[in-house]
Formats: sequence, C-alpha cells, structure tokens
Amino acid sequence: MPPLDATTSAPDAIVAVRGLSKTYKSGFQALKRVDLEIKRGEIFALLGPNGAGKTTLISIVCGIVNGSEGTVTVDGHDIVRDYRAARGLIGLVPQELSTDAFESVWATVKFSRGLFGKAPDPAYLEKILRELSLWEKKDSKIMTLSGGMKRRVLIAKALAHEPRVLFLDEPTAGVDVELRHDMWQMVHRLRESGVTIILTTHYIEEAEQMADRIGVINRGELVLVEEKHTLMQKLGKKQLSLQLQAPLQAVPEGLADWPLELSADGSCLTYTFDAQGDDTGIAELLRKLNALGIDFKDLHSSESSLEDIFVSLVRSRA
Ligand SMILES: Nc1ncnc2c1ncn2[C@@H]1O[C@H](COP(=O)(O)OP(=O)(O)OP(=O)(O)O)[C@@H](O)[C@H]1O
Repeated sequence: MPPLDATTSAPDAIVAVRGLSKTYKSGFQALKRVDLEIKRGEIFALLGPNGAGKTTLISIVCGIVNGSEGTVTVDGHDIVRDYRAARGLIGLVPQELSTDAFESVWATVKFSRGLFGKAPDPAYLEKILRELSLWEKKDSKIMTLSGGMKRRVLIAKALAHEPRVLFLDEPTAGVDVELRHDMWQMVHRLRESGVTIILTTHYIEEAEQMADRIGVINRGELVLVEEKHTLMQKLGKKQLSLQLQAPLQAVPEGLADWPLELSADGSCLTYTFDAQGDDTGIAELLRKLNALGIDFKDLHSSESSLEDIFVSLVRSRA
C-alpha cells in the first residue's frame, strides 16, 4: 500500500490505523507498520492464514492489547488517549466465551450494556435476543447452553451497548450452517442500520459473500486492500496456454498488440483475457497464429480465483 498521510484521514473513514506495529514480549513481531482505513458503513473482511496477525490487529483496536508503535482512531477518538469514547463505539465478538458461565443470558447482556454507561433499555435487549433466537433462553445459565448458543450470546453481548463498529473475529469458524446463515443475515441487517462491520476470517468464501472490501494480511503485513468487485474482475480473468510445436525466441511482431507472455524456454505462449467479456478474442488469435505459421501441439485454459490470488500473495512473501 502507498504510505498514508499520518495527519489526515478520508472523511468517510470510521477507523483509521496508522503505522501500527506490534512486538510481543517474546520478541515476536506480529504486526509490521499496518496502515488501514475502514469506511463508515462498510463490511470489511480481513483475510489471512493462521497466525497472520488478524486477532492482534483487532485486539489493539478494541483496547485489549497495546500496540508497540503507531496510532488508531475510532470516529476521531484515539484509542489510547480517548479510550472510553473509542471503546464505547466498538462491539467485539471474540472467538471464545471466557466468562459469565454462571450468569443467565439476560443478566450478562444487561451487564454488558451497563459497562458502557448506557441507560437500561430492556426493549432493545429483547429485540437483539429475539433476532438471535435467544429469547427462549434468556433465563438459562450460560454454562447450560450449546456451543452455538454461546456464540449467539457473544454476539448479543457485543451489541448490547449499540456499537457503531462491530468486530467479528472468525465469526463462523466451527459453527453450524444455521448459525452461519443467521449470522450473515444479522450482519446485513446491522449494516443497513449504519453499523460498520469488520470481520476476520480465513474462509475466502465468507469474504467473497459478505464483504464490500477485502484486506489480506500475512505475517503481520497488510499485503492487499481492494474492493471486492475489483477482485471479482481479476477473478474473471482467464488464461489460455498454447504449447508450441517449435519454441520461439520472442513474441512475433505481428502479435505485439496481444496480451501474450512467452515462457522462459519459448515453448509456451499464454494469453490472458476477460472471461466475462463478449468477445474473448481467442478465435482471432488462433487465426493470427495460423497466418504466421505458428503451430501448437496442445492448449488448455485456466481461471484465476480469489484463492489463487490469495495463495500467490501469501507465498510470494513467505
Ligand atoms: N501474547 C502473545 N505473545 C507472543 N506471541 C503472540 C501472542 N499472541 C499472539 N502471538 C503470535 O502472533 C502471531 C499472530 O497471532 P494472531 O492471533 O494475531 O493471528 P491470527 O491471524 O488471528 O491467527 P488465527 O487465525 O490463528 O487466530 C502468531 O504467530 C501468534 O503466535
């Protein structure tokens, strides 16, 4: 990413991360100068393999872990200097439920709201519990709930104080299809009500289905931030590879206008085209090759997927 001006952020940015680094006490550097702006009202997916730094990044924004260098603001509030204001705007759904085992669902959700100094609003809490299919369980102790129900409680707790930015850390890891479906619906409903959503995932499919923008993090570095549609266009690219009868020294003059690549040994010509376009240009290319007397013995086509893009990004920096 190009370096960002440290003093300004886009007017529509609700979260601004600037030059954020984190070195744990062990000496391990989990984040390396991350610059990232999250736009107000978007669904942003942070994608990366295990250990990439996703949880570290959101834990810093949520004030659970201290950054080593750099700054983070939430709606203009610095997360260190202006912690309470920043934290009050954020809801966090962590990966696991660690406390409250003996509390009832209702009590824990009510308590979460109170923590942020919000006036009681039983009607609002009832609405959240109903949307999460938790209303019937409101008097149950959390320890008696199934794993899926506990995940729903985590979401209800995160929403109890009406946050403007919701972080979901691996929201669908290990959850059943029904909960995943409910979760996605809820995310879209929240977005419609103006909440900004940031989710971490290592499921590419999830990022594809839900996000407006996608960021890829690997080994503590943000290696790509892109609109999903742009990624989808890249996704739509296809390649046609032609195994030539006789190797070429260079791409012939007559084909200079074509997006062709010649392999290092001159034996394979690769043509990249837009698979979604009306005319792929393949027929014309084959006619040209014929006219130039270039024969091929084999051809095959391949498609790049978000997974390919992701894997190649992650590999190239390994
Ligand atoms: N408290 C800690 N002390 C030392 N190293 C840590 C600590 N917490 C995390 N790490 C290391 O930092 C790296 C990033 O961890 P992090 O949990 O942020 O990754 P992640 O992208 O969320 O991965 P996952 O998908 O597995 O949760 C990992 O190598 C992890 O071992």
